[in-house]
Amino acid sequence: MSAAPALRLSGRATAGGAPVFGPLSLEVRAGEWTCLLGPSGVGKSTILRLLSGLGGDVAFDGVAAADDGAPLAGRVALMAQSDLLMPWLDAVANVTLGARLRGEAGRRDRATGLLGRVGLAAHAHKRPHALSGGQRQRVALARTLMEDRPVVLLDEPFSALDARSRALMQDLAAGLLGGRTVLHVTHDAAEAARLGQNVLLMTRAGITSETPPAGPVPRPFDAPETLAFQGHLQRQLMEVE
Ligand SMILES: Nc1ncnc2c1ncn2[C@@H]1O[C@H](COP(=O)(O)OP(=O)(O)OP(=O)(O)O)[C@@H](O)[C@H]1O
Repeated sequence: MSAAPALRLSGRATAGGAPVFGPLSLEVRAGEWTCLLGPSGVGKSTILRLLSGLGGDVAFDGVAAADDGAPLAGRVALMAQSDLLMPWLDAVANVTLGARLRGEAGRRDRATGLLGRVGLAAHAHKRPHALSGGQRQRVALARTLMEDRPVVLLDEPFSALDARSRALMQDLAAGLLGGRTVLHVTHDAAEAARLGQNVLLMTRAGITSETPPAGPVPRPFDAPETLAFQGHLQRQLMEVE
């Protein structure tokens, strides 16, 4: 994996002539986990799409780039809210799909190893319908790791999970993605309070940076400082329209 760059996005986006977000400006620190927290509809997913080069029919007037001057293309992995697994492929084949589409051979051993790291060694040959929601998210995480990109964009990847599975997935992802530049979109103050080395609060008024407690992530979900920060973030969310 190449060095993890910082990311910068500034500008405004519109779709069909209507504003999606901005003007705003945000910076994502190199090699750290940044949560982008905000209510529904403020444009968080659009920011991820622009950074991953999938802007589609959104018109963007601004800059979305890595700060090292090299193109972002080929350096970004996106993990979406829905696991997007192919139902006719088993877990290993889902994890190797990107590599196979790029014509890279011989990646099964690495995929099997990654499935082991996410706790699915015994499930490598099951298709998605035979896996639980949490297990499917683990396959999606293994697929994201298989891409081995220095920049990882997470779009509410754990929101469909029950509270226990979500906490376990948060721990797993934080451990496995450490050292990469991670931008994690969430609308869950508790999730941002656990995971964010940096927390950016996005509202229609723009983006503000919130200072998390010192110390490593993931933070214990029941530590007083985690709960106090969660409460602070939730208060900010309650005060926006
Ligand atoms: N291609 C598009 N065409 C039209 N409208 C769009 C397009 N992309 C985004 N929008 C609109 O822009 C707004 C922001 O969308 P976006 O999905 O980025 O928000 P979000 O903050 O991620 O919301 P959520 O948390 O609900 O996913 C929404 O009102 C959405 O309908």
